[in-house]
Amino acid sequence: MATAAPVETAAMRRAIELAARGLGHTSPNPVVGCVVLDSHGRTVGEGWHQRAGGAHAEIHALRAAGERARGGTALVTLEPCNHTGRTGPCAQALIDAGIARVVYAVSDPTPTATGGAVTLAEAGIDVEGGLLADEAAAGNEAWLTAVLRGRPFVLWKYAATLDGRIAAADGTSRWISSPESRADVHRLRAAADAVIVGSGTARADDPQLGARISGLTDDEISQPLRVVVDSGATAVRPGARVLDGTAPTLIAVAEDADATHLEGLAPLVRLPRAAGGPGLSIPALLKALYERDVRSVLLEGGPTLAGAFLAARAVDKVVGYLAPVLLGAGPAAVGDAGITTLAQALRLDVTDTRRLGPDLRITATPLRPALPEEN
Ligand SMILES: NC(=O)C1=CN([C@@H]2O[C@H](COP(=O)(O)OP(=O)(O)OC[C@H]3O[C@@H](n4cnc5c(N)ncnc54)[C@H](OP(=O)(O)O)[C@@H]3O)[C@@H](O)[C@H]2O)C=CC1
Ligand SMILES: Nc1c(N[C@@H]2O[C@H](COP(=O)(O)O)[C@@H](O)[C@H]2O)[nH]c(=O)[nH]c1=O
Repeated sequence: MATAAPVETAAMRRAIELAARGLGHTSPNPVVGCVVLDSHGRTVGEGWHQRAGGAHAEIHALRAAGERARGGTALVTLEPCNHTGRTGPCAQALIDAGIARVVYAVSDPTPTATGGAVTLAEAGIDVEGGLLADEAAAGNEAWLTAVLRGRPFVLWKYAATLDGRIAAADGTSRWISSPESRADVHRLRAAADAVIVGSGTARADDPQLGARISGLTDDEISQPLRVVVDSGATAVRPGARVLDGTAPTLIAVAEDADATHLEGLAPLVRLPRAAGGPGLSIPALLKALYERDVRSVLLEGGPTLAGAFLAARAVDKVVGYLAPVLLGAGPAAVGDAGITTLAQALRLDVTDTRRLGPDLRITATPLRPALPEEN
């Protein structure tokens, strides 16, 4: 962006930081941050979209700025919205506040909200888009992917030994990764709208699946929806830790499953079985979650369910925690993903590597584009 002043670039970077505070709280909306500079380039207002249904980032920043916004510049991570949803249009609020210039990072791809830039320009405001667009888009990765694909963004996470195993031969798996890695996973849980495990994991581990972050109170942590994919309704029983009431829970069962023992214990969603394979239809599961406003999913395994998601091309990003541990026997990180020969291998692009305590965290994205959803 040739014309943005350094003070504007710095303010946009700050707006991206502010936007991230909304992660896990805003679905089905994006995360958005905004900084208002006065006519001398001084920061006079900051804001971020804190929760769905609440005020947008621009409104918070304009309120903080008050009269000092007049003649100033607003830096926004997403094109200001143009529509009246649960709140009024931000483009009009910026015009009413007397803002002279608006710089945004990423265009709004949703048909209902788009058009804010045009409205602002028609009101005589100097408008520019694209400043730090890649950084801002990365911060909104889940929401932008969900808009594009019409299903939630899926991040598959696993913790494996150096020889690629996620449990020992007897099924024990706690713990393979270090406390530092596990703390990192809890941050991923808090940023996700839903955490998913299969019935095998529910049976073997009786997981709790909530976000637990030391130093933060319960009010400060956004709890994900805990989802168990259990076609026969046999893995989750009264007393299971996912039913502890500390976070919402959803049990996905087959349309014909006998789930009478779960009635009154947890909400159920009935889904069609997978065509030609075990378990439930992955596209139907993702559609059901999308309809419940879930835009980002953390898939926590186990290997059988992860294989099914990969086969359905429904994994957008992979985070593997590799621990310096050897087991020699036990299940591999991923089960059958429908790949039978090397030419079909799912190759990934490593986007980040990081040491976490003794472990190595590898973040990667599949090179092959995800297929459109099918049933
Ligand atoms: N280290 C790590 O990161 C992790 C380790 N683990 C370990 O993994 C082991 C459990 O793995 P696993 O048995 O593979 O369990 P999964 O959690 O992958 O559950 C598999 C089951 O999910 C159900 N399912 C529902 N829909 C589908 C579908 N479309 N495709 C396939 N399965 C589906 C099936 O059961 P049904 O037909 O009954 O619905 C299937 O048997 C445990 O030892 C656990 O400790 C687990 C998670 C993470
Ligand atoms: N074993 C293993 C993991 N296992 C995952 O964590 C779940 C347990 O979650 P909770 O009961 O909430 O603590 C378990 O069911 C499985 O999905 N995760 C990791 O980061 N590292 C590990 O070594």
